[in-house]
Amino acid sequence: MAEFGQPTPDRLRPPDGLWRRRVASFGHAGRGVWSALRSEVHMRYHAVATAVVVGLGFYCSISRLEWALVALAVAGVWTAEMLNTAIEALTDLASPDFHPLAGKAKDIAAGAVLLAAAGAAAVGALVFGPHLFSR
Ligand SMILES: Nc1ncnc2c1ncn2[C@@H]1O[C@H](COP(=O)(O)OP(=O)(O)OP(=O)(O)O)[C@@H](O)[C@H]1O
Repeated sequence: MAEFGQPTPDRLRPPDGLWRRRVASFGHAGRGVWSALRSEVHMRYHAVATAVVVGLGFYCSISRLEWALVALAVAGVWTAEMLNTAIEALTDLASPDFHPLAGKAKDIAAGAVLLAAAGAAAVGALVFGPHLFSR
């Protein structure tokens, strides 16, 4: 990471050309997903849960609309977890010492993950329940 007051490292300088910049942006986003996967144990739980859900989807031969609901639910949880991770990192950077606002920011970000996970659990129960229990 670039230090405060240090010149921008070459690898962080935007490349010339629109397409190269777009490709570089995808690279940064991919690095973000990889970095979160490596540092956050919760992200690895989500990866395992996603693999189980996809396997269950094929096992139950769910419909296209059901796949769409499951994909939205899974993406919602991953998105909430990654935003939570980003907010935690920024909070630790901005407020390494105890501060009520830092605690509030982290609690609210964690609450977003909880709500996304609760929604995903509801989608999972509604989509897979009938397939699994009406056999
Ligand atoms: N700088 C701070 N000031 C005040 N309260 C904080 C601060 N840092 C953390 N907390 C409190 O401690 C809780 C846990 O924070 P922590 O950074 O350990 O996240 P976590 O819930 O353990 O997430 P993870 O497991 O992803 O690291 C926060 O939700 C917040 O209530």
